[in-house]
This record gives sequence, structure tokens and C-alpha cells, in this order.
Amino acid sequence: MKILITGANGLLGQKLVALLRQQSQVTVVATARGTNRLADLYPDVRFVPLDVTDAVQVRQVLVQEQPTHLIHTAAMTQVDECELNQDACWTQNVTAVEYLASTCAELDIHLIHLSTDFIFNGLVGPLTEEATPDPISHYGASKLAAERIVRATPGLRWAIARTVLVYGTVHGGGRSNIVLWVRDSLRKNQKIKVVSDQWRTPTLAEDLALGCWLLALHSAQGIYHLSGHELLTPYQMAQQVAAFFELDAALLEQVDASTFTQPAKRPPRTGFIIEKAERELGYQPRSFMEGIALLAQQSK
Ligand SMILES: NC(=O)C1=CN([C@@H]2O[C@H](COP(=O)(O)OP(=O)(O)OC[C@H]3O[C@@H](n4cnc5c(N)ncnc54)[C@H](OP(=O)(O)O)[C@@H]3O)[C@@H](O)[C@H]2O)C=CC1
Ligand SMILES: Cc1cn([C@H]2C[C@H](O)[C@@H](COP(=O)(O)OP(=O)(O)O[C@H]3O[C@@H](C)C(=O)[C@@H](O)[C@H]3O)O2)c(=O)[nH]c1=O
Repeated sequence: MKILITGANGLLGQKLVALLRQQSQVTVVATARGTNRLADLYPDVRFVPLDVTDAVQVRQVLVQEQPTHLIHTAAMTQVDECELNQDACWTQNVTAVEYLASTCAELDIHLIHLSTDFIFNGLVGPLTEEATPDPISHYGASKLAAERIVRATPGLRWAIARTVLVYGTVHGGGRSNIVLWVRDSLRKNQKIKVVSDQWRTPTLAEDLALGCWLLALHSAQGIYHLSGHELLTPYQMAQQVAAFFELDAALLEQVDASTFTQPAKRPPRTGFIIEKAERELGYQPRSFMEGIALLAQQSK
């Protein structure tokens, strides 16, 4: 197997590189826009620059590399920025997928495309793969449009991996996440406002990477929900983070999401039912506490 990863500098991309380079039957090709932030950690891994919004480059790299599988993690993931810069969001999250999906179909590359719980409106949850999408943000709309392109591309072998609120350690900077944010704020004795009326099934980045690897290994086709299995509010997550790191939970102020004025709306209740992935792939995510423990060990 030869697996090409887009967005290898990102949180999931980094964990995929770490996992796949250990599989003896896999040749990994890490790609990212700009410089390779993993060069010091994994000098053994082949790196090719790839901006997925550049149609010519997409074609060139895929023709040159001829991977058997492509895991597409690259995206504009800052939900508020997507709301404020809608054209840029569409180019990165939708147009890029048109290029990738059509080229993968042409070259018979199995495409594993990453998607999100934010394609749902958040009125009911946890959700199965069959739930009806109804995005309430531009980010969510862009990710749903990308799913539709993947599904409608003639001749494409594809899987869509949807996930929820991903957390983990990240090397060389990048998007923060709830566990790092809570831990680092409390370590500085900063008070933080944490939402207690949103529900999510938070996902350890390593578990998600393993789920994506299982999809590739089985050349699975269709939609798969890959998240943790505990439905928690951010406030409950923050309490667990405080307890694990023995930090002062009194610094956590419980608030309603309505007290925030954010450019993009967030779905109140999401979370995934992951039975399909457990049954068909043997996907077994860790508990939230186990995820925090792994993150703590890696941060030492
Ligand atoms: N994080 C989360 O909570 C969730 C994520 N997802 C989805 O999972 C996937 C992975 O997310 P995650 O790893 O957490 O996100 P990150 O933001 O950590 O990583 C995304 C990466 O995509 C890269 N990227 C953006 N535009 C381009 C481009 N044009 N060409 C090449 N690379 C580009 C970014 O590059 P740069 O570093 O240069 O900015 C970044 O490294 C995404 O598709 C996201 O939508 C779904 C649900 C939850
Ligand atoms: C900034 C902030 C967030 N939160 C909570 C709300 C939210 O559920 C959680 C994370 O907030 P953020 O604004 O960092 O992230 P957010 O944009 O809500 O995260 C999303 O990212 C995209 C990429 C996805 O696809 C989604 O699955 C989702 O996880 O933390 C607070 O409680 N207080 C705060 O001050």
C-alpha cells in the first residue's frame, strides 16, 4: 500500500504520519502546503509539498506518486474564520475536493475524506451515519458540499470519515484543542468560561488516525462515524482535564453557549454513534480519561 496524506502538518495529519510509518506494508507520502513541520521528528518519511487548492499541483503530485490510497485531512478548520472568509473556506474545503476526487477517480486511488459533526444542526444527537445533514455554519455547509462531491464523483472508490471535536498534542504549533486549552489556562491560574449546554463525543487524534488506517486497510467504502464514545459537555471535559492534571477546577466558570458572541453558530448537540465502525472495522476508541493520559505522557 502507498498512502498519501494531505494536510500532514495538521493535528490528524501528524498522527497519521506517526502511525503509518510504523506499518511495514505501507509507504507513506506526507504532503502539506508550505514547509514540512515534521522533518525533525520523521526525517525518514517522504515529504512532497502540496497545496490542495492548486489543480495543476494536485494532478502532478498524484500522477507522480501513484498512491493506492489518499487520506484527505487538509481543510480550513477554524469555524469562525470560515464564516468571515467564506470564499477562502469554499476554495479550501470544497473546490480542493473537486480536484482530488476527480483525479483519484481517474487514477483509481481510494479516497478517504475527513468530514465533521458540523454538517448537522445540533437539535438531536448522538447521530448515526444515516442522520439527515442540515448545517448551520458556513464551515458545516462547505464540509457537506465536499461530502456530496465525493459521493457523486463517477468511478471513485471512497470512504467518508466523520469525526467530532478532535484533541491531542501537536508538534510545531497549529490549531489548539479543548484539552490543551483547558490544561494550559488552568496551569496559568486563568479563569475560563466553559460551555455546559453543548454535547460532543470528543475524539483522541490517535484514535481517529487508527480509524482512518482501518478504513484504508479494508479499502472500506461508505460513510463511517469515528469519534470517542462518551457524550460530554465541554464543561464536563474541562472538569476531567482539571482532575487529571490536579489543577484548580474552581477556575472553570460554567456558562451557556448563548453568552458567547461568535461569528459562526455551533450545533448544540452532536456526538456520534460509532457502532458501524466498531462492528465493521474493529474500531475501539479510548475513554476521554485514557485520551488525556496519553496526551499527558506525550507532553512530558
Ligand atoms: N479538529 C477538529 O475538531 C475536527 C476536524 N475535522 C476534520 O478533520 C480534518 C483534520 O482536521 P485537523 O487535523 O484537526 O485540522 P488542523 O487545522 O489541525 O489541520 C488542517 C491542516 O490542513 C492544512 N491545509 C489547509 N488548507 C490547505 C491547503 N490548501 N493545502 C494543503 N494543506 C492545507 C492546514 O495547513 P496549515 O497548517 O498550513 O494551516 C493544516 O495543517 C479536517 O478535514 C477537519 O475538517 C472534523 C471534525 C472535528
Ligand atoms: C473558545 C471556547 C470554547 N469552548 C468550548 C465550546 C466548544 O464545544 C469547544 C471547542 O471550541 P472551539 O471554538 O475551539 O472549536 P469549535 O469550532 O467549536 O470546534 C469544531 O471544530 C471543527 C473543525 C469541527 O469540525 C467540529 O467537530 C468542532 O469540534 O470548547 C468553551 O467552552 N469556552 C470557550 O471560551
